[in-house]
Amino acid sequence: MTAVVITIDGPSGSGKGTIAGLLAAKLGWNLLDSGALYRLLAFAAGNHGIDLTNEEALKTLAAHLDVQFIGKRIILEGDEVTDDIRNEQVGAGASMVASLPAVREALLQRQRAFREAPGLVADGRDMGTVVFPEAPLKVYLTASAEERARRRYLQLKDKVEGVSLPSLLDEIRARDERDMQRAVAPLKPAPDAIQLDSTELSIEQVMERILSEVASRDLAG
Ligand SMILES: Nc1ncnc2c1ncn2[C@@H]1O[C@H](COP(=O)(O)OP(=O)(O)OP(=O)(O)O)[C@@H](O)[C@H]1O
Ligand SMILES: Nc1ccn([C@H]2C[C@H](O)[C@@H](COP(=O)(O)O)O2)c(=O)n1
Repeated sequence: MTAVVITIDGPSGSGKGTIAGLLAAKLGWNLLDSGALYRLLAFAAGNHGIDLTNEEALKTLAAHLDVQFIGKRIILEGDEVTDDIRNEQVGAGASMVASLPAVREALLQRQRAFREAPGLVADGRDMGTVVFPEAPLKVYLTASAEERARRRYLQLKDKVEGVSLPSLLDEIRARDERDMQRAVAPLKPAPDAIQLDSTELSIEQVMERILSEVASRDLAG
């Protein structure tokens, strides 16, 4: 029997990663942070001097990406990069490489391989529309761009020097535009997704809503 998948898609800063991590821990399931793969590819491209528009070279790099996920640690080509891939610059690079069809194709099987018993919580942009279209519970998590920028600002202000709310808002809007307008696997809700706007909800309230959907579908086993 194949493992059950719950997908959580949505724009940057909507809380996907936080909620997916909490949900996977609560259910005792595996976790796929698909954005990390695109971030790793953009980061590795920088290390290898590959231009972020060079689709052929990026496709080859994606197919051979030497990456290990060890708990919360991410090792790329032997070096720990867990924190290095989390800044907005790498996020913007990830969004650029993610617009290339050959890159998406090269990463597809790698993402599907995360589907293992007892279950998988997968977060990203196209988890419910392309990677796991048969998932029995799909969540599309949003929040206003202003709220997402505010959350990101709170997350970064003590860690990154010179971080500014207006520039974070600009970056979030630019990334939304690129992720939603690209030709291949654009960010959009799957037709059967549950849409949740978390602008006015706490993390606990979002979790409560999703857990009630899990219970009503009897997915937790
Ligand atoms: N409902 C919420 N209320 C308040 N803060 C939240 C909520 N959800 C998430 N956050 C906070 O917002 C920040 C961004 O959340 P998170 O990294 O999970 O977003 P994301 O959608 O995974 O972003 P990205 O796609 O860029 O990785 C974190 O600091 C997180 O704690
Ligand atoms: N399934 C996915 C996941 C991510 N991306 C791209 C688009 C994002 O802007 C970028 C970084 O993702 P994040 O870590 O911020 O979730 O990667 C995608 O196209 N498809």
